[in-house]
Amino acid sequence: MEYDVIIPAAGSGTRMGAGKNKLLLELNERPIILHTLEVFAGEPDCSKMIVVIQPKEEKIFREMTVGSPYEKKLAFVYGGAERQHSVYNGLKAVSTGIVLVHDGARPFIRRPVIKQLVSEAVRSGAAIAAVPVKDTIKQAVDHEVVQTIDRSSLWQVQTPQAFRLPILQQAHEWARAEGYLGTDEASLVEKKGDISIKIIKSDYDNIKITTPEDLYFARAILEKRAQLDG
Ligand SMILES: Nc1ccn([C@@H]2O[C@H](COP(=O)(O)OP(=O)(O)OP(=O)(O)O)[C@@H](O)[C@H]2O)c(=O)n1
Ligand SMILES: C[C@](O)(CO)[C@H](O)COP(=O)(O)O
Repeated sequence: MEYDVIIPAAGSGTRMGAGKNKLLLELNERPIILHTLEVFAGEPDCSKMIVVIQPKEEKIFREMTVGSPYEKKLAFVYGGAERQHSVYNGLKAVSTGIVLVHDGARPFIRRPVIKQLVSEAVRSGAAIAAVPVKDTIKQAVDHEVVQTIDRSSLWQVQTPQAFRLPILQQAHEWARAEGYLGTDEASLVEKKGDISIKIIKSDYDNIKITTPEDLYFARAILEKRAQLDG
């Protein structure tokens, strides 16, 4: 089943502390964002990669991708103040019945997980990548423990998140009308309350590169995968 993928890439990388968009930082001598694009570029069912960027970075993003084998698969749209606004803007460029949203900051997503998400979204309407929580999770207020959350039903949610297009469009329009801000697409769909969202078990190394130590993890993941790919 054909799908478009929205790739939010318009953040500022504040937590990375690099003084620039972290997706422009290099991993094995190539900007992080190119690693992410190359995953979907190789997916025959992915018809368009809608890369959401900051207007001031349009030149650098176009220069990075011009002449690439997947240049014709790319569309650039401008982002907004929050990740949710960026995704909303990306939605306007979607022209397929299934849409995926995948953080540009997650370059290690594997194709079998993408395929399972798309199949589930076709079947039931909504599916998200996640991994079971490994640590004990506690709620605290002012650094004082309030309670321990039973982790047997807890998942650490990632992207891609896959939806039938009308489901995501309606959820974003609802959130816009309500002024609701969520940290992922599924939280908006959940609020609408009328759709069951399935979890597809993903990989622990589908990390979101967010803080400086994630760059060490990222290099180790690349090294391990190079070994596995022989
Ligand atoms: N207004 C925004 C904010 C984030 N993103 C994108 O959403 C993804 C996940 O966001 P996050 O990891 O938080 O990236 P940043 O917002 O850049 O990081 P920070 O919160 O540390 O500034 C990233 O690929 C980021 O580029 C976006 O497109 N538009
Ligand atoms: C969408 C997400 O990657 C799921 O874990 C996460 O919520 C993004 O959070 P961020 O603070 O915008 O990076």
